[in-house]
Amino acid sequence: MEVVICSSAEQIGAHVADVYAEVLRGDDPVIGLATGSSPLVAYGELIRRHREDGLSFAHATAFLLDEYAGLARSHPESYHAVIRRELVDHVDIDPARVHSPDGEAHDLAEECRRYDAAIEAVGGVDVQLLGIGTDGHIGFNEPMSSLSSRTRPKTLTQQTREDNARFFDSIDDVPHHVLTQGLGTIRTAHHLLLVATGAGKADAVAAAVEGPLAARCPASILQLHPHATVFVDEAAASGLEYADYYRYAYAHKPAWQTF
Ligand SMILES: N[C@@H]1[C@@H](O)[C@H](O)[C@@H](COP(=O)(O)O)O[C@@H]1O
Repeated sequence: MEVVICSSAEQIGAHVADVYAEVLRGDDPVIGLATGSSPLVAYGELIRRHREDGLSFAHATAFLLDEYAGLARSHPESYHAVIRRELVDHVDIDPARVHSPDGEAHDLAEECRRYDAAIEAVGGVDVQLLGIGTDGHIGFNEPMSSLSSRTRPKTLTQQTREDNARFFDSIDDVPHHVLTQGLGTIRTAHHLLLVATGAGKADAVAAAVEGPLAARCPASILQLHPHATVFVDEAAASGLEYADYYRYAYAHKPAWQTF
């Protein structure tokens, strides 16, 4: 795992956009998209590069991490709608190739199996962007999720519902249930990029990066992955015991070595 401590959210966004741009220039790129506030600066930078530098998403296929169960795709806070508003509507990706689990499917368990199979069918995700919840969740894999889990329905913790209530009129409107790529599914992506900013994420980042590999902190599965990069700002890095080492390693990174 490489940990990169950045001076600003903009710097994190530029690093993430560099990695995505490299993947997008390859053949049949498959990009993993995340929702929440953390990826927004990176999406803004990708949109800017599309408009100003001609970065093209025309051949890309995309998979979202998760979706609320029971929320219509037309609901403004469904992740299907959010990712269109934040990225898809502003670049040249084919919206039909931007996939998300259907939270209104009649048989949610079957929908999850279908979703996992669709990811497998394209040979897996090339690069997956991840935010992190204050309890260490990635996607909607709450603490104690199986480290080998596949896409499946999950129940949100009260803390996650409270954290996400800001997107809804009231906490009562935040669904209790979701569909999420499992930790085992996420681990099949070829490159994982986790982004976190702000002191509110410091404990979760410390647990994910330096704590034990444990279901208690789902993001700790990054420790199992052969290619994981963590981009954090100073505040989110404030709980990291080895912060000086990460800075030293980044400062001495050979010019030929990309993320
Ligand atoms: N399902 C999403 C996660 O994918 C996201 O990482 C998390 C943190 O969101 P934020 O970046 O807004 O703090 O929120 C939600 O629960």
